[in-house]
Amino acid sequence: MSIRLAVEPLTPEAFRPFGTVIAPDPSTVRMINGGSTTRFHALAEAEALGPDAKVIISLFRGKPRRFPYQVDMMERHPLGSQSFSPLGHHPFLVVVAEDHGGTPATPRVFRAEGGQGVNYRPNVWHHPLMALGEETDFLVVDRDGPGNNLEEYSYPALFVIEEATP
Ligand SMILES: NC(=O)N[C@@H](O)C(=O)O
Ligand code: NI
Repeated sequence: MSIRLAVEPLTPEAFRPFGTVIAPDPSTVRMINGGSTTRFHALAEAEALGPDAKVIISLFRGKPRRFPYQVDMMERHPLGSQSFSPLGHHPFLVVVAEDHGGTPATPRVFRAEGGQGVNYRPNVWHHPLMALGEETDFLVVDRDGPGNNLEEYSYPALFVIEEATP
């Protein structure tokens, strides 16, 4: 028997326990380059912890997930943050969970609209990238360096996302 997960809209307030929503926030605007460019300054902070750690920038090409989708595992990166920003206005799903004594609680599912990205703080439980509808490229800023930066957990119960419209 699977437990059905609701899909919530992604808002900065709802996502605050997990990290930051990366989106054009008017309160961060700095006009630069003689007024030809609008800078949305310091929307999130990339963190790379530990000796010889560095922040890197990658592209992820995510294949769309099919639904109903079973969320049977989560992961986290204890040594660094991880951000996902879709190139082009594509929606995607963000699945995160609070930590309960070293394991993830029931997942929460957020739908990121086109123009929204997310930055997971270090050690935040999340499901690997979930593109919606079509293959989507994402700009990913996270950590590289020595040490184990990946912890995974398999849920004993099965959670299901019934559907998510692209
Ligand atoms: N493995 C990898 O780099 N990606 C995952 O961490 C992810 O969150 O998609
Ligand atoms: Ni990850």
